[in-house]
Amino acid sequence: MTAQPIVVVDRISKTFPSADGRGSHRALDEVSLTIDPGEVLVIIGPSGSGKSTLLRTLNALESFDTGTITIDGVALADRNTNLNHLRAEIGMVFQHFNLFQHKTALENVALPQVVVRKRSRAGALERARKLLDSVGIADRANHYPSQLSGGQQQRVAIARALAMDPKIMLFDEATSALDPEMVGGILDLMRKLAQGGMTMAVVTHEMGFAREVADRIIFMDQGRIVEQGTPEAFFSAPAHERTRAFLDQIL
Ligand SMILES: Nc1ncnc2c1ncn2[C@@H]1O[C@H](COP(=O)(O)OP(=O)(O)OP(=O)(O)O)[C@@H](O)[C@H]1O
Repeated sequence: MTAQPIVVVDRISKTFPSADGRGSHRALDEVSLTIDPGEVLVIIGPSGSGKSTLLRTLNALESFDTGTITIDGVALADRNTNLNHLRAEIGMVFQHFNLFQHKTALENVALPQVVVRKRSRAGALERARKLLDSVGIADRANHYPSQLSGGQQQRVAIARALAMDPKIMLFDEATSALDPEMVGGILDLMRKLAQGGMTMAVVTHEMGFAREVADRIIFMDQGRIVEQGTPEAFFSAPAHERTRAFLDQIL
């Protein structure tokens, strides 16, 4: 028996008003995809192609106009009554960390567990300590975000998302804002999560990571999925001219 996909996106479209307010811009144009349990999906494409918008629709940070998204068998439209719960199930890691500045690393990881998952404070703190250890910053538990490097802050953000026991982790350019020497460590952490069986959707410009870690690569352009395939097929024999042009530019 094949497992049910965790995510089913069926022909979603999303239009934003254009900057001058006169027209509109179609950020997502009839996008469909599925993500299976344990699968690592890497989404690549030029700037403005709709990658972030697609990721953000998955945990309802962005609405969409038409189509449906089903997470673990339940349509997003039927889940909207409990957005906090949805966002706990779908962990998201952003380019700019989004930590609570006035809370320590430990509190950043513990508090959402208390508020959203209704865990005891003692239980949440214990789990937070373990997670900070597993992402390699146990010794920074009592530091505030402003006292941490970008790479350390991103580790806290990843631990915070993992603390909610998510069904899937979304990474939106998680290494783009980091100093170059921090990038490898975060990619290693993401690789470790993937190897541990975490279901992941990753928007990244790191082609080495895409090649090594992805089960499947999706290439987007102008709000559409232009092509998708295994990393081997995608990098060695891209089928579409637009994919070839993109890869020529960046590789
Ligand atoms: N809140 C918004 N309001 C208006 N337009 C938006 C908004 N968010 C995204 N867009 C537009 O939708 C399109 C897709 O944007 P999106 O951020 O999803 O692209 P992207 O592929 O993630 O790009 P990048 O790699 O540069 O982050 C772009 O043209 C963008 O300007």
